Amino acid sequence: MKAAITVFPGTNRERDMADALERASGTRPTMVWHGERDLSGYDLIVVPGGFSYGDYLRCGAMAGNSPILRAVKEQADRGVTVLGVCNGFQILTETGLLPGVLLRNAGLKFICKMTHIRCEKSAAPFTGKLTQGQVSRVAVAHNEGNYYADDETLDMLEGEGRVVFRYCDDRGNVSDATNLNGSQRNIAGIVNKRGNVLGMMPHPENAIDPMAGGTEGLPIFQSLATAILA
Ligand SMILES: NC(=O)CC[C@H](N)C(=O)O
Repeated sequence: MKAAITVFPGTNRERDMADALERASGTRPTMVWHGERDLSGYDLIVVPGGFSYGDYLRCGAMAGNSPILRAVKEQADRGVTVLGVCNGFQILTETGLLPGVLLRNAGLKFICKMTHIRCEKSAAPFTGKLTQGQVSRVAVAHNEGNYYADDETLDMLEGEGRVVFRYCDDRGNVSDATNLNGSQRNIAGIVNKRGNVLGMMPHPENAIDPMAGGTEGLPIFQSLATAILA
């Protein structure tokens, strides 16, 4: 699996992401600096979390217009697998690769805590190793994680099976009480129409080690390794 991880000034999860991918696939990904214009030759591109360009203007807004994102878009359009986590999800919505936006958390506070997400769809390349309804314990750490899209878009996402993760409790129940940031319909992760671009707010890369955060994030990386190495 040849994976690239994009790095902007202010990115802070790129090493965690590299560890997660290496643990699942056995291969160390390549870090690619934000001025790069060519991402050909990779079969997975990951846009990790952090505070790209200091979150100026709006989270992900500047990164969404950076040279490397044009290259990400080009590869996504060719069918290359793209994963965006947290700030990466924000960036992918800013480029238009994914619909909707991430607004400030409903409580207007930065949220850093463990939470649970339910897998709504078991499908390659991202969730092939998860079962539908499987609950994973993962961390969130964001200020703008409140997923918003208009009703028509939300209905389309639901109808096309593109809502991949929802915030839930430890038994998989989804309710207002488990909606930690105000996201429409408890949405924590979605895919594009073609199914090769996924954005999610929680951090599976920080749940890959029993000594730190558990291992319930690992199946996502194992899914990618299996789908892409196969
Ligand atoms: N951990 C992250 O990627 C945070 C994303 C963004 N800076 C926010 O606070 O919402």
